[in-house]
Amino acid sequence: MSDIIYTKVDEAPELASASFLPIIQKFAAAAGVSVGKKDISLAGRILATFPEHLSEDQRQSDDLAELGRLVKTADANVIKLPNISASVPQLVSAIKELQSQGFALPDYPEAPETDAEKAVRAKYDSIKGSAVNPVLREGNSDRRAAKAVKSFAQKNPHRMGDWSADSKTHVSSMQGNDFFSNETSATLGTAAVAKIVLETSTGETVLKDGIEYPAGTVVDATFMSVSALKDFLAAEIEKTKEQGILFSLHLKATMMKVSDPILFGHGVKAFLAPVFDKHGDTMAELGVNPNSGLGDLLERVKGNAAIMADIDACMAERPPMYMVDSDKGITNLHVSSDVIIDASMPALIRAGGKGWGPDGKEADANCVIPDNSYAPIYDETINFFKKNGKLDPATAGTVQNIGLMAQKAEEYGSHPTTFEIAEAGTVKMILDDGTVLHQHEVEAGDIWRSASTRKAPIEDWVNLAISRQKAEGCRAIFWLNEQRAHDAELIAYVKPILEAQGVADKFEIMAPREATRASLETITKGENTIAVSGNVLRDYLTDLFPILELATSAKMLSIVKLMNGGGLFETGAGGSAPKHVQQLNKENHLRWDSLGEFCALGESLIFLADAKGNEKARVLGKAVEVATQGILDNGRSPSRKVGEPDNRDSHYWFARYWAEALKEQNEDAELAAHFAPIAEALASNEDAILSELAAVQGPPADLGGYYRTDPSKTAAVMRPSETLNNILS
Ligand SMILES: NC(=O)C1=CN([C@@H]2O[C@H](COP(=O)(O)OP(=O)(O)OC[C@H]3O[C@@H](n4cnc5c(N)ncnc54)[C@H](OP(=O)(O)O)[C@@H]3O)[C@@H](O)[C@H]2O)C=CC1
Ligand SMILES: O=C(O)CCC(=O)C(=O)O
Ligand SMILES: [Mg+2]
Repeated sequence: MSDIIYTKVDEAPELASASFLPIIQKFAAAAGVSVGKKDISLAGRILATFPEHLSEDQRQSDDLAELGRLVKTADANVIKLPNISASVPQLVSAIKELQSQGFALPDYPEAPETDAEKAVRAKYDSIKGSAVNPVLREGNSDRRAAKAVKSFAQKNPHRMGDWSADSKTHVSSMQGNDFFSNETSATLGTAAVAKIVLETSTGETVLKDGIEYPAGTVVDATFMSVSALKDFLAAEIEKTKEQGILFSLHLKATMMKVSDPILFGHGVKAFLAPVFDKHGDTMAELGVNPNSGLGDLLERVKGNAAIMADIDACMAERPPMYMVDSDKGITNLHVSSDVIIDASMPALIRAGGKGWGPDGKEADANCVIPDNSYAPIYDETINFFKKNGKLDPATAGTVQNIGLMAQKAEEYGSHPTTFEIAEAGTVKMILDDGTVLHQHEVEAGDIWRSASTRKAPIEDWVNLAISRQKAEGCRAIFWLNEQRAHDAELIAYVKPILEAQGVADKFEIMAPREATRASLETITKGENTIAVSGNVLRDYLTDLFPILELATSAKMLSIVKLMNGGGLFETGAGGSAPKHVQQLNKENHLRWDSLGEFCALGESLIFLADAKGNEKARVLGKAVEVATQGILDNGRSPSRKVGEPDNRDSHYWFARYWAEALKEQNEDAELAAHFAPIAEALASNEDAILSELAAVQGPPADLGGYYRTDPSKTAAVMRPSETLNNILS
């Protein structure tokens, strides 16, 4: 096993790796550090799952499973880039591409009937959605802006949209009967094995059996009433129209891969309700599944003039939709993976509460977030800016995050225990000693889910919060609502630990709405605070605050201190930015910013030095920090526009600053001597390298694929400077 594992992913970050990884490998080799690569891309995971359909030479090892084992050991040192958490349309399109490349994969069974089809579907579903992160994240999360990054953002404040007090933008959530209000929670005194059953007038169906919980696990159960959801959505569509603003639905269909695509499907059905009422049967025959979104629906019905006419007539009566891409007519309801709440809500808030309408103009929006568990953070943020005006990134302090995430904590681990209920009845969770831990009366179509959080991760999370608060000395808040069932169980863990360690006075405990307000007040004053939160809030807050403070979450330091002693270093807190690939394809410009990779690399090398006593790795790691500072100080980050320096240029500058820092350090003479000629070659060839990089921009770029690109074509596009390649070879 290599000293450091770098992950092969998808889309923009994977393109960036084609340029950056050779630089890392070259530099690390000088210190005797090996950097290997493991494939967690969507295409790679599909291929690894279906060996029986592939020829010997097409087969691929199951790298995710291997990494899943590695992260449970003290040896783990993994740099994880963001990967696609695929929606069904993304999965289907990746399968099509692989088939076209000669891989005889089975089609995705949309409506599996035979056992064989059901087995294929189950395999594909295991690849879908957030399937990688929960496996690798065997530790809790520490996300923050590195000091250099934060002070750069203060010195170079990004543009923010203005808020006006009379903005009509607001958040709408259900009045009750949602996951939040139906939640029940209990902490298990002893280890238990549970089953989940649905009791109906005709008998009992086992939904899930053999769920093992160690002692001390907090087990929650809840459901969303589908009739309440439908009434809510219908009413919000009407209200949006009356208010003359945009309708926008915000969910997390990737991470909540069972519940949220269903909620999204209800959004599509509600918006096109008259069309579904009239043509429901024909649409079902055409294979329409509303959960796959409006984009898929339109594709399937486009040959039916009557349905198309009724869709047009319905849309004309509806409020305008918030658009993902108004030029291409891609709406909020097209694909569930296009409007992921963590990135989409902050972008709208940063723009002053504006979204893009179908006319290509900015407008206020009704942000529909059905469940109340976490919607209040966005509602409160919007109210705060309406009252106080936009945040000033030049003076704002920072909100760091310590997130409870390990061992599939909370909703993150709820995929196997979420069910769309087939028939009215009672769902019960029953323990092996006969105790009925949870029970709910449900109707057909309701979404019932259970989530669990183990004791060891909770204790690790509280201790991580204590050590981070000690290091920062700033305000620290546990974002827990004593009125919410799950949070009340967590508070029962948190308080005694804080008291036992004598630090109860250093922490506050507040419900998400109050914590949002307190945090915004704190950073407005230029002070800092740590948000100690559960897993979903970790996700939401580490996009929300970075996007307000730094313009993007791509620049975040994201460390996962693995519970068994290893390190997982995530790059940034954002995703894989598909828009960036589209731009590269069109005009050979990659605006992806690798600052997240730079931060993760520095941490990984220093972790290697600490873990393995490798002092050369420490020298390399410290030099990475100097190089990262150089990128910021000298404005070498990629530009968004074609013809200007892009991701590849930033890697050249990074390599140069890194080599210069190694040449100039005096802790390791051997490394200094090794890097002196490299630094000189990089500097003296600056003009040649930059002009070779600039020369390729403008025309389209061919990568030979989207989900599985051709390695030599990708290398040709991402490493176009012969001069630079020669220096690195
Ligand atoms: N950890 C992980 O593995 C994660 C994976 N994802 C996956 O990523 C995909 C896209 O998700 P989405 O919700 O659109 O969120 P993204 O974070 O990918 O994109 C939102 C926007 O953030 C900006 N952005 C993000 N990263 C960078 C970067 N390094 N450099 C410059 N700009 C950046 C881009 O803005 P602009 O277009 O203005 O340049 C982008 O359009 C999905 O498949 C999702 O599942 C999402 C989150 C985390
Ligand atoms: O796991 C996922 O699907 C996305 C995770 C994510 O958005 C994050 O960790 O910030
Ligand atoms: Mg996120």
